[in-house]
Amino acid sequence: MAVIETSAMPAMAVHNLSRRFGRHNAVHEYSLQLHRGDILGLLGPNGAGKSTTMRMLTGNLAPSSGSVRICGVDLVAYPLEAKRYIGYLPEMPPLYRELTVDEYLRFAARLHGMDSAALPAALDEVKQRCELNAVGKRLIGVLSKGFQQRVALAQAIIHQPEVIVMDEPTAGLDPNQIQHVRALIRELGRSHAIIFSTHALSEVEAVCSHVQIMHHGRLVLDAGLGALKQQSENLETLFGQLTMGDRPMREATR
Ligand SMILES: Nc1ncnc2c1ncn2[C@@H]1O[C@H](COP(=O)(O)OP(=O)(O)OP(=O)(O)O)[C@@H](O)[C@H]1O
Repeated sequence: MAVIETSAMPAMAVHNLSRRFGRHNAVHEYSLQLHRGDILGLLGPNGAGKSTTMRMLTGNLAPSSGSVRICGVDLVAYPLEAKRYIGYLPEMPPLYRELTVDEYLRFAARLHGMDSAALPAALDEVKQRCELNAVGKRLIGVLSKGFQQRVALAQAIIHQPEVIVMDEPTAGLDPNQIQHVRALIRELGRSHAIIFSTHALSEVEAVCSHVQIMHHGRLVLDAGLGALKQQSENLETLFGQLTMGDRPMREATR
């Protein structure tokens, strides 16, 4: 299917995405427009629906209703084509502990449909970016949690996707590793569209251009960080106000 890209076309366009589990509305009418250069932080209390949303955005969970278009391609109708534009770091990355880092990243590149001729250069670049050069020949199973997270991130970006989706990319890392992953997200954000979930409000303030807060499966805030700053809004205060009890969505300030 041919897709004509224009600079105005969002890298990811999501319309009224919903997912029910039985009678439970895990995500209700979630919408989003993400452009290259946007870094969106998705916040919400435990069980708010963040992981469910990310799994739908990446084609890993079928929505009950609504649509996701990646670079203009409908994710439900053309999953293989749409997924080529996506890099996904799930909450529990599927790392193969018995493979070396190089073997695993080659495998991931092939899964993403990468041409084998392009693979050596892509492998070098991603190892450089994720600071994995020293561990290419080591088994993933013997690496520290921080290195394993870098490998998981590397598999998500090796094919240079337009859109990068990360579920709690800094969870469980030490402060130095957190700084490294945040710097990497900032750098990737210059040339990609990024959405990631986190529980760290300071992370959103440090890294993101936009923020969404989800509560009971619904968006209660969708705003630009710049607009919030201009209005002297404090993210921690807002989060507390918007995620206690049932509140209507706040006026968008994007
Ligand atoms: N496969 C499933 N079957 C039934 N319910 C599910 C399933 N997956 C998620 N849920 C429910 O959907 C809701 C949203 O869960 P989700 O994992 O998306 O939240 P979250 O915001 O990512 O939480 P956390 O911050 O704790 O990771 C929860 O009530 C959860 O129990």
